Amino acid sequence: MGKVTLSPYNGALSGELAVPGDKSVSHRSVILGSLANGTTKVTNFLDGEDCLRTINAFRSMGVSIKKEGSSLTIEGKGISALKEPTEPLYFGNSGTTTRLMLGILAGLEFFTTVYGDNSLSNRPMDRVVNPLRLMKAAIDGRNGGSLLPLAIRGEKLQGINYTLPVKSAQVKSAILLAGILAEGKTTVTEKAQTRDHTENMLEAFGADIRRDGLTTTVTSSKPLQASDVNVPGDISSAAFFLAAGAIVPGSNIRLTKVGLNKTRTGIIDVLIDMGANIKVENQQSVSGELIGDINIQFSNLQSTTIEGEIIPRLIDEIPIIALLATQAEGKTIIKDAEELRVKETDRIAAVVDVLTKLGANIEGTDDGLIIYGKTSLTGGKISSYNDHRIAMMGAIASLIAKEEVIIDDATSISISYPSFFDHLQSITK
Ligand SMILES: O=C(O)C1=C[C@@H](OP(=O)(O)O)[C@@H](O)[C@H](O)C1
Ligand SMILES: C=C(OP(=O)(O)O)C(=O)O
Repeated sequence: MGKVTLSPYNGALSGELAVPGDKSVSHRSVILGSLANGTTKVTNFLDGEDCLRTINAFRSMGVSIKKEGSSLTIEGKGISALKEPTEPLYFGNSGTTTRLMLGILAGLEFFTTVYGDNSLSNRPMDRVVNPLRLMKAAIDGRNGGSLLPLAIRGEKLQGINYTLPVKSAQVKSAILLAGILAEGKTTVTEKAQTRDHTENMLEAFGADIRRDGLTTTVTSSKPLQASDVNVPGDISSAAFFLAAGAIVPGSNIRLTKVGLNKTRTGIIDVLIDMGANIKVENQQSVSGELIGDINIQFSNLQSTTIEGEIIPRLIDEIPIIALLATQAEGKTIIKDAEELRVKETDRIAAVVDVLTKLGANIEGTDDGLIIYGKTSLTGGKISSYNDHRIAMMGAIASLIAKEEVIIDDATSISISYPSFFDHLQSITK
């Protein structure tokens, strides 16, 4: 896709969109389908680059995964049928693939090496490697095993009892997945609730899993059984159009079949708190996950403070929330979001740079952002930092900018939302 030039837009946004499948659920459907016995059919799978990395990893270990558009048929033959890959596994830009796969590879009794792109090679892996080593995993790599590339000599793992030092669903999931390959019980306790798709799907696939508040325990006693997965629409993708609807005058947009798992709906709570005209309708449960339709209209927004336990429920939405805050009256404060510093890029620095270039009044702090609204946006040349969520935030900002917005490279959008520009076009006049 490369460089994108977006002209100023003067109309309202209207229409209905079904955003693509949830990235987190899509990854997990491939992982559990590949570890299970039997045929798993997945529908509304996210055809984004990150999820394709997870498919390729299991294909390299001998699993038959047929993909037709957004439908998958996974022929699982159980954990013992997985074969040693003959080549290093490439995880591209995908933190979720890397961290969840490390949990599994550590417990499969063969040798693997894994690597990623420049961004992924700078993201911390010790947060997963350390607990896995406590489970007796043999992992080595750059910087003592805290950075990719990593080499994994799979071993029979031992269960552990572990309290997560970081608020991370990827770390939690890596340990739980290792736990279903380990001897004895594995218990993970988190300090704040992070997304629980792994737990939901392990239940659906018949694993021995018990949940008690923020503590989850698994054992290897029950082999996984195939279970079909209908992937909900990704609320993290919907967030860009929720924001667009709220800030572009006259807009009225409906987003259908969006995942509403309460560990992910922080963006809805924030929009309500900022005074947005937002309605959630037609809620129903699909494959163990709540979904529904969301209607959003242009709104007069007020500033807010976002901190504490809500942060993991909206961590990926903070760049687009920062844009929303530029259009809200007053000072918006975002705290406790230090995890943003270790995403695809340092998202605190990237958001400050991009929105400042577009004329916003915004400061970065160690663990968040302070945004002074309401400011009108000018336009200008911005960098996407090769980060899909920064690129999409820039594109949505162009809808309210007075001049052209030029994004240096929007290729990364295909990580999580390949049809983003088509969808954007479909709701403009
Ligand atoms: O488990 C997952 O699918 C994810 C967890 C989050 O990362 P952390 O676990 O690093 O917070 C999130 O930012 C990422 O986009 C997807
Ligand atoms: C942080 C993200 O993904 P990952 O960690 O899987 O690279 C994201 O999609 O915003």
